[in-house]
Amino acid sequence: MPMLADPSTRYSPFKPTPFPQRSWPDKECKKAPIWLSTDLRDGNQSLANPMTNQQKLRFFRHLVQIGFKEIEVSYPAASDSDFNFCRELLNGGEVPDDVWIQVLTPARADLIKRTFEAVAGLKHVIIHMYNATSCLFREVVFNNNREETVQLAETHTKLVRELAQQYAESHGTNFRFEYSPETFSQTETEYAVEVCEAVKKTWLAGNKSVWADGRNEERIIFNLPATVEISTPNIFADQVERFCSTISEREKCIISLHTHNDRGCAVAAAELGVLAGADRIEGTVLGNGERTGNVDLVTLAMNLYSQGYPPGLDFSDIFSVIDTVVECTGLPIHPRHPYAGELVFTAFSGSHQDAIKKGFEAQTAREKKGNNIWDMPYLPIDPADVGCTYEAVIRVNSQSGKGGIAYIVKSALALDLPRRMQISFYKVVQDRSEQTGKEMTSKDITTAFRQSFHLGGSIYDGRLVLKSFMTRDISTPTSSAPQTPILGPEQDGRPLSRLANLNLSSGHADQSPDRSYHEKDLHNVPKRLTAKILVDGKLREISGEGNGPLSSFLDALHADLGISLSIREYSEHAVGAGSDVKAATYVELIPPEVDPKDKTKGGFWGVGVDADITASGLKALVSAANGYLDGTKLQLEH
Ligand SMILES: CC(=O)SCCNC(=O)CCNC(=O)[C@H](O)C(C)(C)COP(=O)(O)OP(=O)(O)OC[C@H]1O[C@@H](n2cnc3c(N)ncnc32)[C@H](O)[C@@H]1OP(=O)(O)O
Ligand SMILES: CC(C)C(=O)C(=O)O
Ligand SMILES: [Mg+2]
Repeated sequence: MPMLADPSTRYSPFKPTPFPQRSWPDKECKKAPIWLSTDLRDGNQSLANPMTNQQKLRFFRHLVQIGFKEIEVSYPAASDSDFNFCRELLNGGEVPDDVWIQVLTPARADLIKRTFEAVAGLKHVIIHMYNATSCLFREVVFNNNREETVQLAETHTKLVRELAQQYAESHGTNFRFEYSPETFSQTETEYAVEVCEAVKKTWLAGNKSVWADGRNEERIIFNLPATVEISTPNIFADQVERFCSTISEREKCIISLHTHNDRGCAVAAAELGVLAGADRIEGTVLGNGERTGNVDLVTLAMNLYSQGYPPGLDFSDIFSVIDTVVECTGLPIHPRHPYAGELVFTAFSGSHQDAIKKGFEAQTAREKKGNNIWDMPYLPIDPADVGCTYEAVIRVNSQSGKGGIAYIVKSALALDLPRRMQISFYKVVQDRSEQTGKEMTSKDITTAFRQSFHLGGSIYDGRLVLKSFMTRDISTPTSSAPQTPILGPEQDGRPLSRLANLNLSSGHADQSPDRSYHEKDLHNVPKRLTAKILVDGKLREISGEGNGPLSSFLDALHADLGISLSIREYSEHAVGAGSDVKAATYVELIPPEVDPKDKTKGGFWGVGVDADITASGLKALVSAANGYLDGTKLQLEH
């Protein structure tokens, strides 16, 4: 069996310089940094098939829309298309006045000159020059010692300054300068400071303004890259704080971070780096970039947002962002990608679903009282804040529980099932999902619900179908019976206050127009009920008596069809509001042999929905009676 080589013979640990004076662990970040998107440069240079300029333009426009004010658009000396992209931005008038275009160049004279040609005429430009400063690069790549490396940076900063002065005057551009000691996190920090001091001194020594209007933006951007992430984020934060506290004229520097994700900690490194004193972050939207990518600016921005601080970038329509990124880079987004992945707001597992369902109920109650603070189990942000719907929040498979299933029934059908009915229906769903081994979609669940409870149209009909009914008070046989306040059925007796405006007199159970009966239901007045029902497809009239319509109907089922059932549990609620309000009624029926007190056994649940409360209750009885008949071969008396 192959074994990993002894790592101590292959790798040596990064040796951090002790920095006991660090203060960043006690800091908090309450404000967005300056953001720079390098999607079109660092992101683009990492693609097997770099973006076309058309794709880059689409991406650029979206970056502007999101709110980026600094966008690195290319490495103009790399290719004609990189060069031309800058020209296209200019000629197309694509750059808003408040947006700075950043371009990257190495510290090489010919390439710096080409870079200036590319941006000539743009209004606001950041020239970004880099050279690697770490020992490995000094020795292996450049064959330069420390002094020569400083000199390389100094000489080319001087050239950038001169060209910036010239182009500001000749082409009306305002320039700023960014210098990156590439491989900063692998560079001895005091040496990185030494190089940057030399660069700053050279830049600030320029004798003419680099702004077209003669003003001078004094501040220089020092961008500190974790070109390759080689240590833990706390070590990076120490390096950043050391840099920030050692560099002279700190007020003349904007400290920028540029973290890569080789160890998977780019976000953490950038966040701790900000605590350590950085002002600005370079990264990409959704984290494309060399190797494991650049730091993801969606995650950073939404992390801030979820702490209650404005991020300064608008990701409220995350789907359009995803579309742009995927279509321009050709790379997919991982379904678990923070804030953006298809599954990041989804719970499959039962206990998560239960907690989320309860959380939503509590959240709704809080919001009704004017408190909108999001406080939800398992969901760090409201999915709606990034433009997601709640549909994806709960999805059902064999790991799911009753709470999640009830949530879907409530979302899809507006039915708030009583707890024990949830348990009963959960078993149905669990069986089906275990049989298929697959996720049950919302449609699968609502179909299963309708089938189980014979609800919602003739395709779901059971052996009994209620067609119409009439009730009559036994003591007051005329239709001019006195009207009394409407209360729930006699088994429960709770008032249906939200349904008080329902027309409770319609004795009609389906959409067919048989509206011949208009009598008022009276609480605690003995009733006689006559109903027309289909029994195994044959129309029958049944009748019975009781203390109200439900008990009368059960009496009729017993007397005329030999179905003997009684109510063990009953509840109802309103569905909808205003003139569209309906009643949803839930009943659990039990046959005589079942102990009504042993609620773990023997019940048949039913549900009915109707604008008429009596019809809703009767439909629920029929639904439950059908459930009972589904499990029996009972011959119904004809
Ligand atoms: C960490 C980053 O992301 S840095 C940005 C990386 N991005 C890119 O490289 C994409 C664009 N680059 C390119 O298209 C090409 O490298 C070009 C067109 C710029 C240059 O191409 P070439 O002239 O063929 O040089 P090539 O890249 O092969 O070699 C690099 C040379 O530049 C030197 N060099 C590399 N980086 C720098 C730098 N930042 N400053 C100065 N010199 C540098 C190397 O030491 C090497 O010198 P040598 O030829 O004397 O050994
Ligand atoms: C050019 C620099 C900033 C870079 O991309 C890096 O070091 O990762
Ligand atoms: Mg990079």
